[in-house]
Amino acid sequence: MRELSFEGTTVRFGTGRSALTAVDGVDLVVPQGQVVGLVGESGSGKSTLAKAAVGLVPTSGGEVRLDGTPLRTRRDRRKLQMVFQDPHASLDPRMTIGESIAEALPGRRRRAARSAEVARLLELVGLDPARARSLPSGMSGGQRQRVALARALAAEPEVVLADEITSALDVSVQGSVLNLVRDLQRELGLTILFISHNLSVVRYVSDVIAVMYLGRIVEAGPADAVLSAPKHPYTRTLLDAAPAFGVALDDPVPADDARLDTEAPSPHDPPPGCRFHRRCPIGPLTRPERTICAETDPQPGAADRPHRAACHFAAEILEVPAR
Ligand SMILES: Nc1ncnc2c1ncn2[C@@H]1O[C@H](COP(=O)(O)OP(=O)(O)OP(=O)(O)O)[C@@H](O)[C@H]1O
Repeated sequence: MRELSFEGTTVRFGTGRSALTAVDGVDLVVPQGQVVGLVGESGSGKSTLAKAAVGLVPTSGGEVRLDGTPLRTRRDRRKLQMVFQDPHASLDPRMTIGESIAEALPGRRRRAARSAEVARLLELVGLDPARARSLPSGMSGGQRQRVALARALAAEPEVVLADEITSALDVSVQGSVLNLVRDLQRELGLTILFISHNLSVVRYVSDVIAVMYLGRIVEAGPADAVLSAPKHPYTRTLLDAAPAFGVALDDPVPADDARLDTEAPSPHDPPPGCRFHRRCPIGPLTRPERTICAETDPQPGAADRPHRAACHFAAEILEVPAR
């Protein structure tokens, strides 16, 4: 079993007036062999959560576990690999593609065995093994992102954390990279945390969708349930802004769908009560009698509940059918 779980995971940055809680007590399970899509606006804490799992930022509270065992050391985390948005930054421009991938292979092996493994990995991500001799500068953004995936897979991970891996790509190639993620997950049985601010992207690949807002998971559940019967008004707002369902994977992915009219509040000074109440379409903005939203922090329910949402009026959202 390879299950990644966050349990009250908290990450704070800075001190004094510049202090902020980027990830605030997150409970989330990424089950073995599934893709959990993590969606939310820029600044909601998605990247920080993934970085906390791989040890790139220290946690200030809670645990990150693999199969129930807390991840504390580099050795504990060797089965986790993160892939980032910008393949330029993750590939050394002076190294050939083959060298970059070979560098990530675990253990020592003979030159011929290394080359064979690099060729296998390039094929696995849909690239011609002859590209091993290319430099990153000779490749397109989509090809470079495939190389970044091959490099991550070279380390023989069981959990992959993919952070906005299609966001820097041309809209026309995003679909093929998403297809590749899905194929790799099925073929290798990977457990994947797939991060994107774009709900249209997340829904192509995810078994489970978790929605993050100002450092918290506000809704999580099976992708179908979250998309067809969202329980949180924030998810509902994201869905209403997203293009309709039924878009084929080969169609271009719309650039940006997760936009609200007003700016997200600052994590330096989160609102009291429900963090979404000042933007919420069913909160005190439209129904002043709903003072509870500004006073009491709604609890999302236990992480093992199949579909949970942190909203005092979650039941009401269901009354309006989603598209
Ligand atoms: N190293 C850091 N030091 C201080 N603040 C940070 C640091 N990294 C992130 N933050 C802050 O933490 C909050 C969450 O950032 P994070 O990058 O995790 O969000 P995100 O949802 O991934 O958004 P984006 O897609 O824009 O990266 C933001 O307010 C950000 O400014």
